[in-house]
Amino acid sequence: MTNFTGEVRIVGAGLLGTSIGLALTKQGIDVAIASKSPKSVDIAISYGAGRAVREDDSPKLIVVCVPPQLTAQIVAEELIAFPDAIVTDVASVKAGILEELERLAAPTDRYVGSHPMAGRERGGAIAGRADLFVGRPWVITPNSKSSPAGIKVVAELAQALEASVITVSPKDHDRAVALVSHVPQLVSSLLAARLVDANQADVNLAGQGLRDTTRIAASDPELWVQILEANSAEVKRVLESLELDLGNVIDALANVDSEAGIAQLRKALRDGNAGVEKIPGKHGTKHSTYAQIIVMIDDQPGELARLLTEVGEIGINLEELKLEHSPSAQIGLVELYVVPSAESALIADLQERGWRIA
Ligand SMILES: NC(=O)c1ccc[n+]([C@@H]2O[C@H](COP(=O)([O-])OP(=O)(O)OC[C@H]3O[C@@H](n4cnc5c(N)ncnc54)[C@H](O)[C@@H]3O)[C@@H](O)[C@H]2O)c1
Ligand SMILES: O=C(O)C(=O)C[C@]1(C(=O)O)C=C[C@@H](O)C=C1
Repeated sequence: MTNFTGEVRIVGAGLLGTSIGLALTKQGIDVAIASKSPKSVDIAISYGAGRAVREDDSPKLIVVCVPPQLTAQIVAEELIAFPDAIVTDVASVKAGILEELERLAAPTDRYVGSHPMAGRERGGAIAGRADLFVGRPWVITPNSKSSPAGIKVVAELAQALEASVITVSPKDHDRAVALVSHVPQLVSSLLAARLVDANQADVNLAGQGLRDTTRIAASDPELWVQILEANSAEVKRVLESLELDLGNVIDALANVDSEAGIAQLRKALRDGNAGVEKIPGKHGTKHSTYAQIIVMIDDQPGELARLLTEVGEIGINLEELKLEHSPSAQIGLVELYVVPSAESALIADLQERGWRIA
């Protein structure tokens, strides 16, 4: 939490705008929400994400949360309409928006681009969540004219939402997110697209692997076309490397009777192990730092709450929690993550209390 104060205006009452509004309102901050769609404003307000705009609004900070293609135009309009406000946006691409603002001769000293690396595969006010940004990176991309005061306010916004601030240039941002966000979206979509013509009976065999690798394939195509268009050169570069890797794996599969073929396959899988180890987990630590304990719970009301209460009674801090639900088995799998030194004590205590550990 920070000492963020002052009035905030949010433009765009979709997933991002509503989530930011919910988190700020919860902290007692005055949030006014504007959007093209009055219906989404109504939903956002009834969720508790803020209030309707007023004639005498005088925001300290404006957060533009509209689709990427509209972002520069709306940022420019807001800079003019509110000459004392700092304006930021949350669009998933940054360099092109700044270029457009410069073309429009907008007062970019009061503009500080940003991009929370948090989202969902569902858009709209209805998908908003107050905790969306907790523990996530929030990238701030100041331009050469951004005022230090503006950069500070945007950093305070991110901190108030419990995100961790990373500051980079708009160009470096676009290069990085091509690798860590835009290509992952395409790979997930392309993989899921393989299922379209598959037999339903084959798809019914899917385990957790397919679900893990295709969650974001459900994302909004209209939003992603705009993101990919705005970052096409960087995304193409990463995809070309991936194409080479795919070619090598295809060659290896054609040569599994040779040692070289097997070595090539092994290398691809080991490189994957090395890559996944580089992804930071909670508090910037590696996810493999935590021990995982899987508890099987009956699929009935109150079971999860009872388990968490008992973990609390045992006195061990949970670092992360995931829930897997098996539709056919009337059972839920709860993944508890704890520091390794607490693993055996927690397993023993839970078993003593009658919990089944997988
Ligand atoms: N979805 C994600 O996971 C995610 C994550 C990080 C950043 N972003 C970025 O956040 C921005 C918003 O994405 P979202 O997922 O919230 O989309 P969304 O579709 O849920 O919401 C967009 C909102 O903008 C409103 N809008 C459209 N045109 C407008 C206009 N001219 N004036 C005012 N409001 C207008 C729409 O009514 C809608 O409420 C995008 O730029 C996106 O790149 C998205
Ligand atoms: O987790 C998701 O569903 C996301 O959409 C998140 C994600 C990402 O790639 O991490 C996607 C695009 C946004 O620009 C930022 C975050």
